[in-house]
Amino acid sequence: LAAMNPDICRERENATFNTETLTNMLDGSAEKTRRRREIESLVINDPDFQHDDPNFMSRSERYDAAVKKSSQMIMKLRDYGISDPEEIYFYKRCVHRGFSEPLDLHLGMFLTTLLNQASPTQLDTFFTPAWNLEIVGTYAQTELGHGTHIRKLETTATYDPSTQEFVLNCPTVSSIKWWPGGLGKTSNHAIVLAQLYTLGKCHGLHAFIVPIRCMKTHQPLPGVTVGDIGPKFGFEEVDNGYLKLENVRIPRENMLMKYAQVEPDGSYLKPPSDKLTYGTMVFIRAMIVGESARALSKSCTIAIRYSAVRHQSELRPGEPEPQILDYQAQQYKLFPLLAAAYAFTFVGQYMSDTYHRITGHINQGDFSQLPELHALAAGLKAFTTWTANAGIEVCRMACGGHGYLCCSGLPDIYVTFTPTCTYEGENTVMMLQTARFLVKCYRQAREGQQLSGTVSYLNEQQRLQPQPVSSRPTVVNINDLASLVEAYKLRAAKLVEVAAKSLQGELQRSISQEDAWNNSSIELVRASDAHCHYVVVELFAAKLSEISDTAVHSVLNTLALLYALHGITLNSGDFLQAGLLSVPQLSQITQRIKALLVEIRPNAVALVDSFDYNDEMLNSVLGRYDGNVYESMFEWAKRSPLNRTEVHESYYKYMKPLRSKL
Ligand SMILES: CCCCCCCCCCCCCCCCCCC/C=C/C(=O)SCCNC(=O)CCNC(=O)[C@H](O)C(C)(C)COP(=O)(O)OP(=O)(O)OC[C@H]1O[C@@H](n2cnc3c(N)ncnc32)[C@H](O)[C@@H]1OP(=O)(O)O
Ligand SMILES: Cc1cc2nc3c(=O)[nH]c(=O)nc-3n(C[C@H](O)[C@H](O)[C@H](O)COP(=O)(O)OP(=O)(O)OC[C@H]3O[C@@H](n4cnc5c(N)ncnc54)[C@H](O)[C@@H]3O)c2cc1C
Repeated sequence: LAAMNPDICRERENATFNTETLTNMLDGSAEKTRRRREIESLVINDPDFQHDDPNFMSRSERYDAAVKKSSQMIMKLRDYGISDPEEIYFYKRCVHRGFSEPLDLHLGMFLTTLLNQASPTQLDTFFTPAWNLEIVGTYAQTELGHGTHIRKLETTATYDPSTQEFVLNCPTVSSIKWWPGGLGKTSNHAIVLAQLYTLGKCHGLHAFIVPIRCMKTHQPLPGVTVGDIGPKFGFEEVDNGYLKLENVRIPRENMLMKYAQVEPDGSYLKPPSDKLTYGTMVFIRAMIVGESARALSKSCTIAIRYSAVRHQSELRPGEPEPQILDYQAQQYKLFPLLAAAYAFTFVGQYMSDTYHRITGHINQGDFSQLPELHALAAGLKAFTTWTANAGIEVCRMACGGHGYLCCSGLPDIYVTFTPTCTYEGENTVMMLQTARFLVKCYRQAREGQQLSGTVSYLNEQQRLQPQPVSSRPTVVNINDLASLVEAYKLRAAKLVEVAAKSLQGELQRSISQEDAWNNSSIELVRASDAHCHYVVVELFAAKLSEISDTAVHSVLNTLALLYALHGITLNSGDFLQAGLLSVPQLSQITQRIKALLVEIRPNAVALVDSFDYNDEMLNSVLGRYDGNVYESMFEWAKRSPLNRTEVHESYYKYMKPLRSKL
């Protein structure tokens, strides 16, 4: 065993808190940490899951290896009796080393849609075969022509009462289903979102279970044209696919009928809310918030550990080259991202709890909190993925040239994560959905309704209203987290008001509602962004009150302050304009941030260690726990396919003949 790099050893010795305590807190309890590690070690020690480096494989090989692993994974989950969704997720992430995989849509969207939208009889018919992987499904909603505006999807499902079947058609090129993961080669069924026609009337989008491949031969069924959409920016293990349906008949029982129903004679029974069809998207959006935390915390782990062992340049003439983590500029790049990774971890936990709490109510027939759940999931998905996406790239560049190597792990994290800004609702569109909710709440509050939940601060707008900015006292105490939360809250209230007033102003110029909305989009997106930022800061602060260990509390308090103050500097115009901050305070904040960087510095490595990514999961030579970066980078390079022979065949084919001609 190679010795641990001395720099990284020293970092760990200097930490002021116990990393295990913090890891337990992040997992939820010591028992949860123990169980997660147990599950991870089942995978890591399993010879079937030894990891071949995907960087040295073709796309087809990568898909093949992923399907092999997924199939083995399903058998082993059953053998080990792992059936809790969270535990399946740990196991799955470890098997695929964080890459997306061909069964993601089956596990994440097909099964979830069945659970949430199938009637009890349909669950009996479809769930067990799907759980046992006889039925392998995907979620086919997006078409070539439309991903965002799903009311305009063109695929049709027309009920034929004479046979009690639906007839599915993709009547135009733009109606071909495009993108669904696992559709290209893996799935034999798809949940297809289509416009329902019955008795000559269109009732909008509904979900249908459509067999697409023969259960015996896996050949496409009659009327089904299906395949892979080709190479992408990443997602190489995933066979995102296309699907064209031509007069494909399915039994009436294949329309998901927990809420909306079509009777045998073709009569239609409305659902209690037509947005229930969109429920699976809300689930995945809520999940993506936690994914933002994971992608960012992995990237920070790599960049911070590497920065602790990398020495470069001179701080003081004649002295040894410092660790690059000692440069203030490097700390300023990485520590706010580290703080964001912690913030998003807590927000991810909150989003998951909130999703389960409100879906519990929905299952009891109470739909009252659905709008807030949708607005929160949409906004926080967009807010956290945008920050994490940009942050991964900052981490990569903070590793200098070596960050550009695939073995740093950062390019894979980026290409796997970046589509979260687009899928499950393009981020700007999601922010506009949140804004729609905020503006509605703002108007309700102005009419005197009492709001609850994350928007309750809008109740206070009357109090804020009449004061001119110049006469308002500056409210921020930059050393007090509660005061910073208040400032974020007031900024959000102000920006929601600005957006609502912009809409009002546009309407007074006698523009239509829709044009007024479009002409206010910039203000609307900013209002949502401010609302989400407030929610994140508020949740981070609230988490601190749950921490009893004083050393952990202290270090997280420092991170929370950094997160809040750094966010103010990035959006200082808003805080100044709203009169929440004075210009002198802005330079005090810069000084305070510098002091916080110094406070965090001795704990930086311990803070990333606490995320507890083992080396197999991190898959990065730069982020190795032992810090032995250069040795393993050299070993990795030697394995490059170009190095299989000393002289590459191209030399004999092209260079040598060329030389003889010159
Ligand atoms: C035990 C079982 C499980 C076991 C196994 C577990 C193991 C765990 C392993 C899990 C592995 C997981 C891996 C997961 C990986 C996932 C990969 C994902 C890959 C990507 C997939 C996709 O992208 S799928 C396609 C996603 N598409 C979209 O998101 C489309 C975006 N567009 C829309 O959502 C909408 O069209 C819209 C939001 C743009 C709406 O537009 P618009 O307002 O014009 O139209 P509407 O008339 O429809 O809306 C009016 C009204 O409704 C409100 N509303 C809109 N959406 C919703 C909603 N979703 N919920 C509630 N309400 C909604 C809207 O705000 C309006 O309200 P008003 O009151 O009128 O204001
Ligand atoms: C890797 C990956 C996997 C996917 N997997 C699946 C899957 O399994 N199943 C599935 O059904 N789909 C899947 N999708 C499709 C995905 O859900 C859509 O791409 C996504 O919803 C965005 O829709 P779009 O592509 O139509 O973008 P567009 O809506 O065309 O967006 C293009 C631009 O237009 C802007 N825009 C659009 N509408 C508005 C508006 N109303 N106001 C302001 N700006 C607007 C957007 O902000 C964006 O800048 C996947 C996509 C990717 C990249």
